[in-house]
Amino acid sequence: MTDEITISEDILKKVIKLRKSNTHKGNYGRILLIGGSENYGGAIIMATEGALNAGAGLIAVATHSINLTALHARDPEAMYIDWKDNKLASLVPQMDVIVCGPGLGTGDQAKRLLVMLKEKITPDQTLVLDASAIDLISEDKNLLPVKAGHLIFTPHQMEWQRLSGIRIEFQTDQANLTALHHLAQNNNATLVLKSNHTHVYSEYGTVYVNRIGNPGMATGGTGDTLAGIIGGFIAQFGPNPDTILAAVYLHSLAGDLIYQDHYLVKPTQISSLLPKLMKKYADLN
Ligand SMILES: NC(=O)C1=CN([C@@H]2O[C@H](COP(=O)(O)OP(=O)(O)OC[C@H]3O[C@@H](n4cnc5c(N)ncnc54)[C@H](O)[C@@H]3O)[C@@H](O)[C@H]2O)[C@@H](O)CC1
Ligand SMILES: Nc1ncnc2c1ncn2[C@@H]1O[C@H](COP(=O)(O)OP(=O)(O)O)[C@@H](O)[C@H]1O
Ligand SMILES: [Mg+2]
Repeated sequence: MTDEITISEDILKKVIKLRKSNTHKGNYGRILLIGGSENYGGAIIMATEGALNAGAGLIAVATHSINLTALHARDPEAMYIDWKDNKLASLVPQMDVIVCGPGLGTGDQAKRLLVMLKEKITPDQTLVLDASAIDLISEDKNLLPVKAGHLIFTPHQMEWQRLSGIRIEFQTDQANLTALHHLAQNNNATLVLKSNHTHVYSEYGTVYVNRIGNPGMATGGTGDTLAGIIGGFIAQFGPNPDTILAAVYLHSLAGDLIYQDHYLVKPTQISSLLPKLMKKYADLN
C-alpha cells in the first residue's frame, strides 16, 4: 500500500506569508478563470470569489455574457471578458494561472475554448482543470493543454472515473498514481481527487490526505470555490505542492469553522472567511 501523508495545520503557517509593504497587485499573481455557461453562471462566480478572497492580485473572468451583471454585482474586483471575444486568446499568455472548467459546460463553445487554451498556454503558466473541462478531456484526450508548465486536475470521484477510466470503488492510491502518470505524459501534474477525504497525488508518487472537512460542505459550488482558491494560492505563493495542500486544507478548515454552528456550509461563506483566516496564519510567521 502507498503511504499517505496527512495534511496538517502547519502547512498554512508555512505557505501563507505576511505581505511586504513595497509590493503591488502585480506581485500577487494574475489569474484568468474560464467557465460559466448560460446555465452555470453561479459556478464561475463562486470560483471567482474563491480566487479573490484567497488573495490573487489581478483577476479576469471569461464567461458567457449573460453572467456579466451578476459577476460584477458580486465581485466588482474581477475584470470580465466575453468568452466569445477573440481578444481572449491574447489575454491567456499574460496570465500566471488559469482555472478552466467551473460551469463551463460541454457544448461547442466550451470545446472551442479548450482548443484555444491548448494553443495559447505556455510552459511558465499553471493550469487548473476542473469540472466540465475534465469531462471534455475525458471525451477527447487531445484537448489536454499539454504545453502548460504545471497541470492541476481537481475532479470529484465521478469526474475522475470519467477521466481515468477507474471506477470509484477501484480508485486506490496506486491505481490513481498510475493513471495520473499516464495522463500527465511529460507534464508536471498534480491530482486533487475530491471526496469527503480529498487526496492529493503528486506525479512523483507522494500521496497526501486531507482528513478535515464535513458533510455540510456537500453543497453545489464547494468544489468550484476550491478551484478558485487553488488558483489564487498558486498566483501568490507559486506552483508548488505545499501551495496546493495549503489551499485544500484552508478550504476545509473554513468549512469546519462554519459547520460548528450551521447545519450546512454555503460555498460563498467559505470564501468570505478566507481573508481573516489567512491573516491569522500569516501573523504566526
Ligand atoms: N451554481 C452552479 O452553477 C453550479 C454548477 N456546477 C457545474 O455543473 C457542471 C456539472 O458538474 P456536477 O459535478 O454537478 O455533475 P457531475 O455529473 O460531473 O457529477 C455529479 C454526480 O457525480 C456523483 N458523484 C460520485 N462521487 C462524487 C463525489 N465524491 N463528489 C461529487 N459527486 C460525486 C454524484 O452522483 C453526483 O450527482 C459543472 O460544470 C459544474 O462546474 C456545479 O459545480 C454545481 C453548482
Ligand atoms: N462529506 C464531505 N466531507 C468533506 N468534504 C466534502 C464533503 N462533501 C463534499 N465535500 C467537499 O466539497 C467539494 C465538492 O466538490 P465538487 O463535487 O466539485 O462540487 P461542485 O462542483 O458542486 O462545486 C470538495 O472539495 C469536497 O472535498
Ligand atoms: Mg465540481
